[in-house]
Amino acid sequence: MPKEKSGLAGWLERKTADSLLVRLLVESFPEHKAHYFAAIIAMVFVAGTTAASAWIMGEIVDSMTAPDRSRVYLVAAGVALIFFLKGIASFAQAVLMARAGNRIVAQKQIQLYRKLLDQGVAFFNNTESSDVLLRVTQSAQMARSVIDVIVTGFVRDMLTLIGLVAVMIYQQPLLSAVCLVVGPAAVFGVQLILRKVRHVMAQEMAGLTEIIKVVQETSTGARVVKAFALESQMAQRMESAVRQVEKRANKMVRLEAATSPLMDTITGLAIAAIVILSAVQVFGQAAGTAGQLMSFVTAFLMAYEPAKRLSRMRVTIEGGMMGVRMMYALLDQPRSLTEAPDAVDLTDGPSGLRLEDVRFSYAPDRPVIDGITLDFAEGTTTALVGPSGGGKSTLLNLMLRMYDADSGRVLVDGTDIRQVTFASLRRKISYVGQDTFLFSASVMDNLRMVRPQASDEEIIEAARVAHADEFIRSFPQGYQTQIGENGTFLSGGQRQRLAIARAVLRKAPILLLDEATSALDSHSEVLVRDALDRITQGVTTIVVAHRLSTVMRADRICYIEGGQVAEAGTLHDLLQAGGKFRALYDQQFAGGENSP
Ligand SMILES: Nc1ncnc2c1ncn2[C@@H]1O[C@H](COP(=O)(O)OP(=O)(O)OP(=O)(O)O)[C@@H](O)[C@H]1O
Repeated sequence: MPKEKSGLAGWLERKTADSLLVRLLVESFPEHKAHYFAAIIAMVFVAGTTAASAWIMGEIVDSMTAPDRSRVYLVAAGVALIFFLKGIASFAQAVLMARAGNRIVAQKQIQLYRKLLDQGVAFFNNTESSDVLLRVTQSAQMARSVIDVIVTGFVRDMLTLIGLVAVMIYQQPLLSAVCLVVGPAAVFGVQLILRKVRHVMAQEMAGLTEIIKVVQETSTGARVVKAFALESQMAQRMESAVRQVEKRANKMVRLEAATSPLMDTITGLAIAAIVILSAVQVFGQAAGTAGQLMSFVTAFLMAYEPAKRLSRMRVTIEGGMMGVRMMYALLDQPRSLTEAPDAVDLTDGPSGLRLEDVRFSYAPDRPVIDGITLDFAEGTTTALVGPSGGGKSTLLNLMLRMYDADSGRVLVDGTDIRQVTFASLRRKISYVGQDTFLFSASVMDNLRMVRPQASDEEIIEAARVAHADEFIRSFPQGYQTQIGENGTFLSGGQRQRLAIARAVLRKAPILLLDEATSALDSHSEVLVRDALDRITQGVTTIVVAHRLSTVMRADRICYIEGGQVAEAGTLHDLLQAGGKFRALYDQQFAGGENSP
């Protein structure tokens, strides 16, 4: 187990945690001050009535022996009133705190999700989805629990303790002094335990992430798991992750609960001492009434719970701070792709595209695009071909501004795409990828997502153009058929035609197409081919081509290798030249229509 960092590193870590805590409170309180203010008033009542209930114990005992009966009635009424008020105050406090807390969780989750949407694809490439899931769902809850502990600790428990100690001092000043020894001893013991909690908590979170990851992979990779009989391997991974979490959770409970025997023993010893001392006092020197002693002992016993909670407060906060750290790590994540403050809107209408000495690498010192200059004239179709890993899909990503080029420019209608608004860029360019992502929604809604204002008729027309209408209508619920997670019941060709229907709806003047490498059956192939022909009419099309038919229809072919344009020209030119394209053509395309 990693040890608590000592020296400067440890100091810095603690300082960071403290400043995050301050930030959490500063961000949360002002906005919810009405709820918290009311909750704090309720807590003052809880504290006051708790102290009063300890004090009235003395009155009860003394009134029993008093000759005046009316005092008994008065005390009885007092008891009833105190407990009634305490009940009401506790209820109000719980409800108000929960409301403020729930609101904070909701707001933080929305903020976290927005932050996620702000991230470019580079962020998602480098972050595990299970980690993201945990951050959005759990960390806000943990932050809320930290606030709860602080507010209830500092207000309710602290005031209750002060009230009870006041009752103790009022009833038995001498005995109260004895109890002052107990406090510091307990706090010291708890501090020792605190050191370990943070690390155990971090490990527990790591274990939870692993559990989510295994479950997620089992679900999304179900076919691979079954096809390769990976069940026992997955079960083993899950078992080890679950065991880890179980072990950490047990350790956490052990650490937290370790404060109880410590405090119980100290309390027991203190009570024993009080009993002895008070026996001497009450019966020997008659320093106070039996009622006073009763009230004192009651206040002392009642003080135990809030004192215990207060001394464990830092331990509990330490546990929750793990979530606060995770939450702010995501919230403070800089946007990986930002819109320029003076970004302009691209004007609607036909468009051309130009790459100007573009260089790009995913990782430092490993260039993937190595100085490409290409013009894509308005309304023409360009096929990008070349060996796997040459950088073709990366070029499309740069045109879509999924990443920014390290140097050079991507221009749409002569404007650098870093200087235009994302909205207008997305309106200009539509993309049909190899992998069509479908949301858990109806077919109609999946299509409408790309143009929310489209009417049902327009959507159906787009599906017709994409040759998707026929198969959609063959489903029992037609366009209202719910597509499960990522549309697993659809065939590859059907998914592609839905993607094409989306592109039809977008009506963008530039179309980027990453042709599927997997071969479709010949009927699907014809339908997809025909649908593509329809949407590329008059549109500037750039297609990563894997089929001979696509290459043949292109106005120009660019052979991309090692991040550079090795050859470019018409099919006729390149075949004549007898270079790399010719070799690829002979090897891959000439053998058959579908072979990539
Ligand atoms: N997200 C990424 N992070 C890091 N490296 C990447 C990423 N995506 C692609 N690469 C690398 O960049 C290089 C170019 O990949 P790219 O997908 O652009 O090639 P491609 O020509 O489209 O290949 P294919 O025809 O097989 O799809 C490859 O070496 C690949 O490993």
